[in-house]
Amino acid sequence: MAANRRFVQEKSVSVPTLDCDLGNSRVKWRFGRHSGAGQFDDKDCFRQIGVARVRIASVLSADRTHLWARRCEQAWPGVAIDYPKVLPLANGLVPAYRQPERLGIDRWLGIAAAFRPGEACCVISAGTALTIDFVTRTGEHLGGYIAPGIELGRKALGESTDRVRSTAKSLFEAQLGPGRDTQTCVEHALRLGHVGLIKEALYRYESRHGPVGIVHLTGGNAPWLSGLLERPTQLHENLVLDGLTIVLP
Ligand SMILES: Nc1ncnc2c1ncn2[C@@H]1O[C@H](COP(=O)(O)OP(=O)(O)O)[C@@H](O)[C@H]1O
Ligand SMILES: CC(C)(COP(=O)(O)O)[C@@H](O)C(=O)NCCC(=O)O
Repeated sequence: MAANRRFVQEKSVSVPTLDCDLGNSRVKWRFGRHSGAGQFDDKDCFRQIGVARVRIASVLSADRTHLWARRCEQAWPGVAIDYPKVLPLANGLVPAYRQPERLGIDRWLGIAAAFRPGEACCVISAGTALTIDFVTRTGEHLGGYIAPGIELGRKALGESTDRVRSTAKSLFEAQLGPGRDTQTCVEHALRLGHVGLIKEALYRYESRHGPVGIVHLTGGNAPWLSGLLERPTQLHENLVLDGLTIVLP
């Protein structure tokens, strides 16, 4: 066991490792001081030099995930590729799902990165989907919520109605008050939907289980959300990539 731990530590220090987060809208990656985000077909990350190991967190189909792995093998022949799994962790963290393999790996890695034993936490990822997860102070994952993200809400309204259209253009100027044209009605509602859902989920959790320490936020829509929740939040550039280093040292 001790020898095994020593090996893991040596591996994490010495092997130049590329971390990849394959999300439904974007691929995010980090390699030492270099990092990036782009579409699935962006080539940027494959221009890195000296990659010996790749850790892949993917919520994409098996086919697209394997395609990504093949691109890695072509870019860095002989590279070791590791995939994280949803399994209980040594610090007491236990997944809520009866079938843990069905829990999104991005959610699990976010929780793994955010959880500190002794402090209940809420982990929110505001990306393609909005996910909200709760973990008790002892590490019991109580499960969470999956809702359509901003872009999905906008798209669904656009596709399923004849007259409601909105574009991403004004998202970052959008407020929470009642809109005065179609665009602001849609954009404000989408934002308010996120804020209201999160606040209600926190209220329900805290009425039953006591206070949550910090609310951890990540994902493309996290920056504007952090200012609207009226409670302490911690904004993380990418909790999924952070979680990879914990689950797959
Ligand atoms: N610069 C940006 N590029 C793409 N999406 C962005 C950007 N800024 C904010 N977003 C929003 O973030 C979402 C994608 O967030 P992200 O965390 O990358 O999602 P995922 O992990 O699901 O791929 C988009 O749906 C969009 O609403
Ligand atoms: C809920 C998600 C679609 C979120 O993906 P994302 O918005 O980060 O691209 C992803 O975590 C997923 O595919 N989960 C599997 C289902 C589940 O977690 O129950």
